[in-house]
Amino acid sequence: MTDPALALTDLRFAWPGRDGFALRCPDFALGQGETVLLLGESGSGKSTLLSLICGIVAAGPGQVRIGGTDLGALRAGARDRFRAEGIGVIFQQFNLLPYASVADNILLPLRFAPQRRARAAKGGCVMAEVQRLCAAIGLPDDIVTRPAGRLSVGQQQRVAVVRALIGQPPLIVADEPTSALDAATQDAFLALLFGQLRAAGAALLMVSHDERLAPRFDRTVHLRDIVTTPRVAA
Ligand SMILES: Nc1ncnc2c1ncn2[C@@H]1O[C@H](COP(=O)(O)OP(=O)(O)OP(=O)(O)O)[C@@H](O)[C@H]1O
Repeated sequence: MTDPALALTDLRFAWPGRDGFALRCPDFALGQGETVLLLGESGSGKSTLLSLICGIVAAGPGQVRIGGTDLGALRAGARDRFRAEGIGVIFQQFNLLPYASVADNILLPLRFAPQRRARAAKGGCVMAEVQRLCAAIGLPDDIVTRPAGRLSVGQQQRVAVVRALIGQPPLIVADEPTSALDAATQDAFLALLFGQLRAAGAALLMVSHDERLAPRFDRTVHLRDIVTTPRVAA
């Protein structure tokens, strides 16, 4: 049996402070290549859960397994490298470096992930893969040398997707990547994203408020069904 792309077991976390928000996720798994839409009200803890998966905040007790590897069993440095190899992240605000070129932004996660870099360079040089992914997601050829801060919001969104997909990490985590787009642009963007995901065989966990996106995904999950939010620190 193949290990899931992501498995959370009895994961607990509390933001600091006497009345800090706390959450507990007893059991959640995402299969290899599976696409899941994670819905939930504002403030319910969706971004917190993604930050725990991506290691942006350190989890408390419980397990986060990526492709069968328990992150808690790795030392801090090894854990960070493992995450960089295994997870492509699309942030809500894209988190592009505005003065760096599009190419430098896209190549950034590969600095900490030699296996991912080697996969990206497989067809020749890594820049060829940057160009291929940019073209596949509808970005013009000459965009790679431009500073990321001078792009339209839609273009920045696509660059953020290419940065997450490069080197084919088996898991893509996305925090409301379509929130700034109108319905038609959103649809075209998702079609491109899903096309690339299928080509790479990657799994996707995507947070949104918008349940109209559900038909595109293999499964829709409501945060309240996988997470409890105790009043006091978990
Ligand atoms: N850095 C932080 N420090 C302390 N509390 C935080 C921090 N970030 C989020 N929280 C709290 O955690 C709770 C959940 O926030 P989170 O951003 O995870 O929700 P969300 O479901 O992603 O919301 P939205 O849909 O509005 O983005 C909120 O009560 C919020 O105030």
